[in-house]
Amino acid sequence: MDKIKVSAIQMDIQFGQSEVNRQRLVDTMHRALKQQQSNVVLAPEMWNLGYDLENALKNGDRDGEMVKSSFTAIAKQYGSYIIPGSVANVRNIKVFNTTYVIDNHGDVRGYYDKIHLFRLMNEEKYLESGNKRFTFDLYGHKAGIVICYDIRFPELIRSMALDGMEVLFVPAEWPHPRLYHWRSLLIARAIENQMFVVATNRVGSDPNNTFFGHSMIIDPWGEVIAEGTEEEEIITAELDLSIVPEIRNRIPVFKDRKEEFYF
Ligand SMILES: NC(=O)CCC(=O)C(=O)O
Repeated sequence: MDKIKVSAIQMDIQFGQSEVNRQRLVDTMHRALKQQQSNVVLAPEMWNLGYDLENALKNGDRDGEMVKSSFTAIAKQYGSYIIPGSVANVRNIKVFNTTYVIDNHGDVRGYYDKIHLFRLMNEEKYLESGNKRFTFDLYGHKAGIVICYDIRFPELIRSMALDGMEVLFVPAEWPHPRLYHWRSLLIARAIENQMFVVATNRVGSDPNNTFFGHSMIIDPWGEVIAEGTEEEEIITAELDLSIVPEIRNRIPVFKDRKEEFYF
């Protein structure tokens, strides 16, 4: 399937209130899927607790049980993929920042643990970093996930593009004053890898930061085809995946790489 309609949910998150946030995301997910009839819906980073990391071991999801029990039936009901953002997720007494992928039959396709932990928001004090990249099949196309700060590491995303990735999904909690970084990095990742980028960022504030939204859907030329404001909203666009090989042929960046000079 070459034409894939994607939606990104840009929502506020209540600090440490997992059940309140879960209920709001479930309601918003139904609304997004009913109104937009999207083939894929993406939610933001760490939506269960926000950055209440001190309590993440006590209050985090348990090996994705809450995420799976909340969203697999919804994915099946609407026949759509759900990438239900990321959550603070406890596995073997360690807390990870984990995103799951649920396919259009309601089956869990796998998960990604955030690799690069963001010191400015104390992630390295409370979280374990992931140790593997994650890509998955999306209606016959290769898609992948990285989380927030990971977009500052072009090597990670390039290696996924070299594996054939055509669409990158990015759940985030990215605060002021770094809107210029957010927009520039996402657009650069799309242009340099000649792929679609779908990124969602939360809005609202927590005790330490104010988050600006500006969720973005970007095409492989780097054109922003949908962008959020600083309010809660759902942004939607149709991705025409047939343009990815066309663009990669027109400017053959992948063929022209000179790997021997890079590391
Ligand atoms: N949650 C995050 O990873 C935030 C990353 C961020 O704000 C940045 O500037 O990088």
